[in-house]
Parts: sequence; structure tokens; C-alpha cells
Amino acid sequence: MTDDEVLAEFREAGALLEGHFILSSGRRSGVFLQKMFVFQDPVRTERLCKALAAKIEARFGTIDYVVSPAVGGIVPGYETARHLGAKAVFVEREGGSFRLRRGFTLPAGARCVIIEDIITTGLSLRECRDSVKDEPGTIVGAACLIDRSAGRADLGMELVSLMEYAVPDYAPDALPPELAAIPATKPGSRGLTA
Ligand SMILES: O=P(O)(O)OC[C@H]1O[C@H](OP(=O)(O)OP(=O)(O)O)[C@H](O)[C@@H]1O
Ligand SMILES: O=C(O)c1cc(=O)[nH]c(=O)[nH]1
Ligand SMILES: [Mg+2]
Repeated sequence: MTDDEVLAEFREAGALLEGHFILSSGRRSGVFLQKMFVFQDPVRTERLCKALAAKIEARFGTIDYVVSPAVGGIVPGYETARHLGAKAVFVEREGGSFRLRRGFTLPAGARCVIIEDIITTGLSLRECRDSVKDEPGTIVGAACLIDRSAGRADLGMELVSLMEYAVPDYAPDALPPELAAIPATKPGSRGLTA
């Protein structure tokens, strides 16, 4: 898939939002990719994840397990695993930290890849990696649909993305006037309490 084709999937799904958003990292942005508008359409999701699976296989070889950070990583993790012929598991937040729950495991000898939906700073992906560091399986690399850091995020492992999309983000105390003028919303699930 070309970058234009990937972006067109997000645009046509109504997932390219403009406003004032609080990102998972706490940074602010005028653009938000609401990936769930993409994932509510299984056919659109299949097109994107099939293409991501091909890139993952070309870079990392055979994959046995996909592990994804909830919530956003679950659907693309599952769908990409389907095209890789791999199993799909996820980590979810418990008391704020990611943990492999439900009896999920990355077994000995398994070649595993972490799959994210969107990467901005890479914080969530690093937290996911840290949460499975004691699992016997080997993490061979990471992948995402959209890399907003355009290759700048420090992940400590190789990353395959379907597209790099460099969108500006800002510290909360360094907002440009056009963002400071609009109330901020936080679409993601980090920090939500039951
Ligand atoms: O690279 P980062 O700076 O960590 O940002 C990207 C993360 O932000 C979103 O998750 P979020 O925590 O907002 O919750 P969600 O998965 O429920 O959407 C997205 O799904 C990534 O996990
Ligand atoms: O950084 C984030 O939290 C983030 C950015 C984005 O565009 N989409 C998303 O789901 N999360
Ligand atoms: Mg997430």
C-alpha cells in the first residue's frame, strides 16, 4: 500500500480528526487519528492489516505470536495475526500498568512481534515490551499502522510501520495560540478509571 492509500483509508473512515487533543503521552496535538473509526469496518481493517503483515514477514520472517497493548492494539493485532498465521494476545492495564492477563503467555521458542495501532512517542510500546520481558518467547521486533514520530521514537527495537505521518505535537505548557484557544479532549484509554 502506498502512503496515499493508507491515509485515504483513515480519511474515508472519518478517522482524521482536527481539534485539540490530549495524547496518551500527555502531549497535545491539533490532529488525532481515531483508529476505531477504521477498525469498525472489518473490510477496511483487513486491507490495512494484510499489508502490514506482508511488511512484517518481509522484515522479521515467520511470526508465531502477536502481542498488542490494549485497547487500540487489540483489533489490528488480531487481524494482522490472522494474515501472519500467528496467535494474537494482548496486555491490558491493571492499576495503570500493562500486564499479560487471562492466562495469556508467550511460550518458549515463540518468535513474537509487538503490534501497535499508532505510535507517537513510543511510550505505550515500550511499556508493552517491559510488561512481557519475563515471558519465555522472544520479541523480534515491533510494528504499527501509523508512526506519527516518523522514525524518531526511541523503541529499543526495530519498527515496521505501514506509514510514517509526521504530525506536530506540543508540551501542554507550550501550546500554539490556535490550540490554546480550544478546549482539549482526551480520546484514549490511558488513565481512565472504572
Ligand atoms: O506512542 P505513544 O505516545 O504511547 O502514543 C500512542 C498510543 O496512544 C494510543 O493509546 P492510548 O493510551 O491513548 O489508549 P487506547 O489504546 O485505548 O486508544 C495508541 O493506541 C497508542 O497505544
Ligand atoms: O498519541 C496518541 O495518543 C494518539 C495519537 C493518534 O493520532 N491516535 C491515537 O489513537 N493516539
Ligand atoms: Mg493504545
